[in-house]
Amino acid sequence: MSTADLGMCEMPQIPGVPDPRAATLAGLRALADAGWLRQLDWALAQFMARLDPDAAPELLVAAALLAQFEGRGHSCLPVNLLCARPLALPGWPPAAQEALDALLRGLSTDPTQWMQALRASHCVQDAARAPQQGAQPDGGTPLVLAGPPEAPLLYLRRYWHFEQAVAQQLRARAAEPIAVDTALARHWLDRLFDPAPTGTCDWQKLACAIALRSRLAIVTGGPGTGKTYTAARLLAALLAVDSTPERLRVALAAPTGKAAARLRQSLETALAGLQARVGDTLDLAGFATRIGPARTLHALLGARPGTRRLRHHAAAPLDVDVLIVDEASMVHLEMMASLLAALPAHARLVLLGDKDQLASVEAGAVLGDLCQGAEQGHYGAGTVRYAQAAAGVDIPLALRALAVPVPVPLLAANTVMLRESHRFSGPIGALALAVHAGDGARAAALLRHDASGALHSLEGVDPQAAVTLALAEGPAPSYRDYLLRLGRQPAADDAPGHAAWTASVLAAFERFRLLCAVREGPWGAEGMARAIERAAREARLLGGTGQWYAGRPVLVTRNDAEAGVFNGDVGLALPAAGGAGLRVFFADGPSLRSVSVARLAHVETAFAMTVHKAQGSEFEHTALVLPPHAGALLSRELVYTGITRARQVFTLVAPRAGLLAQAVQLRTQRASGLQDLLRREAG
Ligand SMILES: Nc1ncnc2c1ncn2[C@@H]1O[C@H](COP(=O)(O)OP(=O)(O)OP(=O)(O)O)[C@@H](O)[C@H]1O
Repeated sequence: MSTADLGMCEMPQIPGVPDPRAATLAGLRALADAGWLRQLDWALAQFMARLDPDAAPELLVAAALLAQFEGRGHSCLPVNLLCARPLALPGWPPAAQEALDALLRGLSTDPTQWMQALRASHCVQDAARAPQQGAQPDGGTPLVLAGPPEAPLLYLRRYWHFEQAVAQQLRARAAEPIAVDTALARHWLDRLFDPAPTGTCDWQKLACAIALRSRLAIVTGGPGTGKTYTAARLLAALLAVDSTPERLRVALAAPTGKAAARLRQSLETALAGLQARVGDTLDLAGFATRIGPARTLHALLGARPGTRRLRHHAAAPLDVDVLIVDEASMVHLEMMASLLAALPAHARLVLLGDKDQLASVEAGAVLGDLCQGAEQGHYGAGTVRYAQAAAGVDIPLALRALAVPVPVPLLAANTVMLRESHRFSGPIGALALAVHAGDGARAAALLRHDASGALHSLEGVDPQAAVTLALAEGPAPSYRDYLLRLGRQPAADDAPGHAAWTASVLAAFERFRLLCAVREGPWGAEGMARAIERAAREARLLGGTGQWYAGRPVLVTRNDAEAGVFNGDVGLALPAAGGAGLRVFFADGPSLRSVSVARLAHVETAFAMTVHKAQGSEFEHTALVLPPHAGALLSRELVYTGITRARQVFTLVAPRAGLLAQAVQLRTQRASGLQDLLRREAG
């Protein structure tokens, strides 16, 4: 949402608005001027006051806080929370809370009055009473009241629409399983998987069996639990059971270019490795070449510059039978709605991701919502029988749905959680597990007493310690490795040498990353990036001047389909072959692409980046920088995501001891109505 969406470019005073509405608007504006509310939040309240001259002050406050909530990634604002604890809503520092408190003092403390204030306005649609009104995201009232009667939710219309559309599409996809020849499925799954030890459940095989009979399959699991390994076997099994395998159209996508390229490469390697298992009956190598290039979701859907319109939608669907989406935790609500709308009804959608990672920056926590109850399984009797017949898998009793009618996740029969990490078992795995379990004391002890060299902590330090670490010499990789390679550029006429050099500089850069919890301040990504850049110049590891110089690492911050770059892409500015000026080079797996620096308007220097932006990437050595105060941002999910970006070495940098343990106690809960929409009675 932007002020343009509200049809407002500026926020003039409103003449003739009576008290106490004027006082409420003035109070909201003061909060915005102080930087606690966004200008956009206050603008929504002002917009509501214009649209509805009778709007109660409670509605104006609710509108501003709803916009603020949306900016923090929530899809809606729980009205009960608004009534019961309005002061705790935004998670602001004490001074801001006091200002909000002063504003709220004149308003009702009675929840029913808040509800009445919302319902009374013609700007708010009560979806429970008028469910059909306004099917379009931008048509009808700006706000919608929805959710169960006991826990109503206030939405901006767009997000209500996206949630409804996502739930409806997922229900339709989950409604009817695809008919499977269980004997044939069993034959191929037994060939593709080794027999599991007696008494254990092969979750990967179960995931394949479930995906074989579903238009929607969700495979969640922590790092290295074999999501890609499973997807490769699923593709082989789909090819094997398909009646016209030569026509099977598979597409691969991920939210970022890097994650998409990684998926493509891993699947290709895995399919090649499976050839010996399946013999001559299946041409997996040929199949792998027929799979299209992995693309970002934006590129797949045909995003166009400067517009929200996509080339593919319900009336112009994707030409695909199977779509595999990796890093699905990063897919936000609007993107999921667009993706589901563009997918033909017959196509299979396979979502791979880690439900415990940070959700997308934008509103929604779709994978988390879809995976509600994934740990408990909730598999019904039909799924238990099918798993046995098609995969020879015995679903443990503890993960079967109870016979009594209780609400169970609608997507239980479409979801499998992989539970064993095949790559991530050492000290970093143990640390991630402790954080995931909320055991801050154990996490701190692991960091402090690690003797393997995999875990390090610099606590009680100032920001300079992180800068020093980022350029350090030593066994653990730092930026020094790639900076030293910069000076070893081959002769201008040596094209093959130039390509090899570029690849080696990029590979060296990818070995280390400094990640920050926040963007701003001396502990934030922007300040850290500037400090590292300065220090690298002082140490003569970097030459050049100005904005663009050889070795500048950049993070793309806006999609530009024409230039072929997407939000989240990370590359390095390097001299092009033949002395043709600076270009930014991006590595997509083994292949390189480059864009002239003049084409890249929306980039940031990426010597440091936020944990959010690093999702979907892993580095040999990852350093996680925590700031002294980050409020609700410093959460268990953030720390877990940061740690799991490290493959071999993880370093924590924090201004004081105990910050990690403190962060681990705080869980990110995103308000959303999707879980409720995706529940049914088990019988
Ligand atoms: N059942 C298995 N037996 C042997 N090796 C396995 C098995 N499952 C996965 N692996 C191996 O473990 C490693 C991690 O698997 P994979 O990359 O598929 O995990 P992932 O869940 O996709 O990881 P990421 O978190 O990076 O997305 C790979 O080398 C893979 O070959």
